[in-house]
Amino acid sequence: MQHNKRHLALIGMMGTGKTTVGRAVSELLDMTWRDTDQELVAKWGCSVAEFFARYGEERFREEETAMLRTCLEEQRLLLTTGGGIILREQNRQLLTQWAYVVHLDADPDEIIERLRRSEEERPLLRGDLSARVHAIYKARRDFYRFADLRVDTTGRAVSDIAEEIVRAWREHV
Ligand SMILES: Nc1ncnc2c1ncn2[C@@H]1O[C@H](COP(=O)(O)OP(=O)(O)O)[C@@H](O)[C@H]1O
Ligand SMILES: O=C(O)C1=C[C@@H](OP(=O)(O)O)[C@@H](O)[C@H](O)C1
Ligand SMILES: [Mg+2]
Repeated sequence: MQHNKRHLALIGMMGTGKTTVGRAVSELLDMTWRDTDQELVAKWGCSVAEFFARYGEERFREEETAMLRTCLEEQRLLLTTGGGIILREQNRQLLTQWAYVVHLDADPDEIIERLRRSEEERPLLRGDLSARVHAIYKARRDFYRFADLRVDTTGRAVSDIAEEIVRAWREHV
């Protein structure tokens, strides 16, 4: 085990499959799984979209950082995150220090197709979905680079992606 990196964390743009792949990885590994968005929804009793509408993005980012800290204090987790968690340097440092970080990536056009079918409401994608995804992808691309491993999920099955992550994690620990 490489010093402090006891958690396995998935980061990546909205629609790259962090939550979906996280569920599959959790079935393959004997690890507790938490998703920062799902933890926040359970804490607030309302959806991410409702929280954004009521309190705005800045409050959401405060809550997200606090939830990240709470999760990282636990013994060992598989942690899936919201796509914007990497915007704060503090979060990037926390993840670097405490987790083996896997960046899920995908071609923006495939991300758009996946998100068109997704039932989850994503407040930052209101309006022209294609234009929003392309703009956010470009603006954030460099923030994901600190990851220990990048996995391109384009055209790949969830089970295949999950197996690659499990193999890499087993080499890490
Ligand atoms: N590898 C994949 N191939 C096809 N569809 C996928 C894949 N990964 C995720 N999806 C679909 O894309 C949508 C977004 O996935 P989700 O796990 O919510 O992404 P994220 O948590 O990164 O935003 C969901 O409808 C999910 O079923
Ligand atoms: O990229 C972002 O800023 C966000 C991504 C969402 O999570 P997913 O990446 O799981 O869709 C959710 O945290 C919120 O809508 C904001
Ligand atoms: Mg998610």
